[in-house]
Amino acid sequence: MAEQMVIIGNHEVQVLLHYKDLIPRLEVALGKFSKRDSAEIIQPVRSTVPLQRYNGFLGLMPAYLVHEDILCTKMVCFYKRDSGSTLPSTQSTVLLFDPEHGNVKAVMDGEVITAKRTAAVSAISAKLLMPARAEVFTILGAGQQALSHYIVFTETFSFKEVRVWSRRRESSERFAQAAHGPVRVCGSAEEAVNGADVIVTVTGASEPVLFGQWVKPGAHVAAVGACRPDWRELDDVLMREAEVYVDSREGAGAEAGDVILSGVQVYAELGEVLNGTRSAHREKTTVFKSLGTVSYFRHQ
Ligand SMILES: NC(=O)C1=CN([C@@H]2O[C@H](COP(=O)(O)OP(=O)(O)OC[C@H]3O[C@@H](n4cnc5c(N)ncnc54)[C@H](O)[C@@H]3O)[C@@H](O)[C@H]2O)C=CC1
Ligand SMILES: O=C([O-])C1=[NH+]CCC1
Repeated sequence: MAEQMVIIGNHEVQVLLHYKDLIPRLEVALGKFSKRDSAEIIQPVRSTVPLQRYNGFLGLMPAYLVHEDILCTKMVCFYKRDSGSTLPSTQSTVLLFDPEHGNVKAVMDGEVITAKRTAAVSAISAKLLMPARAEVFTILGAGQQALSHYIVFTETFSFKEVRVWSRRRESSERFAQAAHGPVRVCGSAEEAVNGADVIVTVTGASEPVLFGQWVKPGAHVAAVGACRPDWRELDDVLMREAEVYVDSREGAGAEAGDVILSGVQVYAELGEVLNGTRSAHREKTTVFKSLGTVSYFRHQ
């Protein structure tokens, strides 16, 4: 008989999901994904349904981890919101199936999963690619991803200075108050990134907010927003100067405006670096273009 379906709400996910478990499990999942071995993991490129009337998209992200026998899908709606909008820009739900019977075993709120998973993968990119003595950490954008990135980056690394910039100063100030540590609120993106060693872009922008001429040579950029083929967060100068890493080559070719429109070649997937089939070059300026693959694991 099929098990009873459980519903796992936001608070419960928050209590259960910890970066200390998430980071190593995501490293394993990214490595498996990059092997492209369908005996291990089946994870097609996200399909998207445009919601033109609402300036948004529904993304469907299924995955089957064969050995672990985990069958899941995330469904995520994401929107381009006007400045001042109070509506959420991302909402998601994760379904866990019984792979043998096909019934849904669990419905999980995806808000915290998305916030923590995305930030944890960016932290993995920084572990692999940021300069050896990284002192200044900058966040462009001051929403939900900004906060999860702040938490995992300051827990994982020791920076001397953390800076934030957002298009509305009051959002940056709210962010700085919510952060558990000193944050310098900057008046412009250029001021925020000047001399920064690690930069995270977590904005809802569809035009570049980060320009290569501002970026210190050797810095690492984790670019998390701009997940549509015609959206940008980074300009061509930065994309062409940097060595470019992605979570999924196929995903980047289909969805990453920063990669597609700049015409650059992707150097490696993070999973290829983790598997040792590509070297990481932390001495170079590096960009990790994140789109969000699903990476599932069984909670112990
Ligand atoms: N790569 C991935 O796996 C994921 C990517 N995302 C993307 O990350 C981005 C941030 O997500 P959230 O923090 O949840 O959104 P949010 O709405 O909570 O925060 C977005 C921030 O970007 C700023 N912003 C919006 N438009 C801007 C513009 N044109 N120029 C400069 N700043 C602008 C907002 O003022 C706000 O500070 C979104 O683009 C979202 O689609 C979200 C989840 C996963
Ligand atoms: O993986 C994810 O949840 C998303 N990627 C782009 C917007 C939301």
